[in-house]
Amino acid sequence: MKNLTKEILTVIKKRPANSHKGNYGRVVTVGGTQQYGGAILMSTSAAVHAGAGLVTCATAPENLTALHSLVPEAMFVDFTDEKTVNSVLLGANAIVVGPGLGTDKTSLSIVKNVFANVKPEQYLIIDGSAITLLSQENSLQEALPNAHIIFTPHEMEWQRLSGIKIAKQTEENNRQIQEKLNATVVLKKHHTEIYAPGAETVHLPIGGPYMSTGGMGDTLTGIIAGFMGQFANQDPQKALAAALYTHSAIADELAENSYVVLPTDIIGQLQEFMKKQVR
Ligand SMILES: NC(=O)C1=CN([C@@H]2O[C@H](COP(=O)(O)OP(=O)(O)OC[C@H]3O[C@@H](n4cnc5c(N)ncnc54)[C@H](O)[C@@H]3O)[C@@H](O)[C@H]2O)[C@@H](O)CC1
Ligand SMILES: Nc1ncnc2c1ncn2[C@@H]1O[C@H](COP(=O)(O)OP(=O)(O)O)[C@@H](O)[C@H]1O
Ligand SMILES: [Mg+2]
Repeated sequence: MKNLTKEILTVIKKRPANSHKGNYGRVVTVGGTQQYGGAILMSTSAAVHAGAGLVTCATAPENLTALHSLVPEAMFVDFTDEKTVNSVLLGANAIVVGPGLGTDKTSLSIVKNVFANVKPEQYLIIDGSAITLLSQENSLQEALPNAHIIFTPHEMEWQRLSGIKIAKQTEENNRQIQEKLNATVVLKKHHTEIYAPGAETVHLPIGGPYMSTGGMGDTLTGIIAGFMGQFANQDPQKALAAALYTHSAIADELAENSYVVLPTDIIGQLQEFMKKQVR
């Protein structure tokens, strides 16, 4: 297993002067019931702060006011309005589905609709409730689209999706299921692992228990989407690894002076941290 090092941050590049928002990725984030609105707000805000050019959040209408007061840079669509959701999915480079989406009938039909509309060249980050739904629903497993799929389960979500009990989640066992899924798997835990098709397994040696607050993974999905939208054209696997490294490296820096590091603290440091890499 290969250790990620800070060298990966060279993926973050100085921006060419002659460029515009259309050059930095169109991200769509799908999730957030009324109960779990915060999850998709953090994902959306993280994508904006990580530099995504255009970000649209498809969520429950109850979250609209909170979304616009937190991050007015983001656009909004009602996640049950399939026609409008499909029109924004059409132009996306990276799509996040699942943070705070819930697992009821509405959530299931939202994921089905996303799966039916994703295109092969798009990055689809499947997280949280969407992973749980996929684990439960055969019809959803059959509908997995042809796209660049990145699953971001924590160990319990991976147990549900892969059938491998947490204690048995070895590199060999995880690799077998990842190959069956024919997708990238980011197995989140203390020292997260990345399983990508045809690549050596990568291990994230940074991050720590000061990151164990709800919303930390939701935030990661937005950073990944922002990085895929901007940097995947150099090398998608490196762009993904750089997103993971950035998330935990910011946490480590903040943890020097903080007992816990909140997901929103990480979002607040993204711009400065990324600037430091291109000086
Ligand atoms: N502010 C919000 O709106 C939040 C919404 N959330 C959303 O809530 C939904 C349910 O997700 P949850 O993850 O809370 O619930 P899950 O039921 O999927 O999993 C959580 C349980 O898994 C166990 N677990 C074992 N290994 C773990 C590991 N390495 N990392 C994390 N948990 C591990 C924990 O004991 C925990 O009780 C998702 O859609 C998620 O996005 C959560 O992210 C929490 C914050
Ligand atoms: N002890 C820890 N050491 C390193 N990273 C951690 C630790 N606890 C949590 N994290 C990181 O925080 C994130 C948690 O993701 P997740 O459980 O999906 O959160 P949520 O769904 O609440 O947003 C992952 O990136 C995980 O690696
Ligand atoms: Mg999560």
